[in-house]
Amino acid sequence: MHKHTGNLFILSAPSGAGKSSLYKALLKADDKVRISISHTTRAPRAGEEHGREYYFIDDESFLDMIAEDAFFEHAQVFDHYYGTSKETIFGMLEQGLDVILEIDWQGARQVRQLYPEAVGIFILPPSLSSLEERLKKRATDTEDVIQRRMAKAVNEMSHYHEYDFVIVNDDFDTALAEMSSIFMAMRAKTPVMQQKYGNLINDLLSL
Ligand SMILES: Nc1ncnc2c1ncn2[C@@H]1O[C@H](COP(=O)(O)OP(=O)(O)OP(=O)(O)O)[C@@H](O)[C@H]1O
Ligand SMILES: Nc1nc2c(ncn2[C@@H]2O[C@H](COP(=O)(O)O)[C@@H](O)[C@H]2O)c(=O)[nH]1
Repeated sequence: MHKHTGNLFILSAPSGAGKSSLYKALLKADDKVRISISHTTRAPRAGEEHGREYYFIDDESFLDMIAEDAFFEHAQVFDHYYGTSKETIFGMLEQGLDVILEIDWQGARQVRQLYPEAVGIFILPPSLSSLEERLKKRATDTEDVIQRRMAKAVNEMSHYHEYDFVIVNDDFDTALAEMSSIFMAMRAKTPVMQQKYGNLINDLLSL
């Protein structure tokens, strides 16, 4: 058991299911939650900023970081490298913040090995056609990229059962409420409360 009061959450979904929209809404509503900013070798989309959505780096720098053992987990997704640096997450967990890793199923497996207390949440779309429609409406990727992401969607979704919780993102507000309630519930787990309220519990039991 790691001596952290923050919880580590893994959020996975096929591209376009809505995981970024959900975590962004949760971050606005809950000041105890932070997102881990990954490193990637893919090009920024319109509106994305270095250090906000991702740290955008080239292949050589990514390979240097692997050689330096700088990653907590990393994987190749859609022909690009993506990874979570160790530095990014542990400071926040130690401050008692909940940290979200928005990563694919390969990264999720690595995190579970290294950090078994991590809580996995898988987001499913209501249908394959709405997934494709969302990718098209988002208008951030070419038709070719969208088709490659759709082709990988079923493989990503086939790992849903490796996660602790599943949310179907049909109505956005309902999905957000479900996600928020999972965060709340994990904060009230007995080992977490024992760490956080150890003194109070000792006082209450001291008569
Ligand atoms: N419940 C919903 N109903 C309709 N549209 C939605 C819903 N949730 C998200 N969207 C829209 O679907 C599109 C894809 O969402 P988003 O970018 O959050 O997906 P993602 O899973 O993070 O994808 P990626 O892995 O490619 O970054 C966005 O345009 C978003 O506004
Ligand atoms: N294993 C990891 N997967 C990651 C990480 N950051 C993002 N991702 C996953 O990549 C795809 C595509 O993301 P996109 O931003 O290009 O649409 C998606 O499934 C993400 O979850 C990471 O650090 N490690």
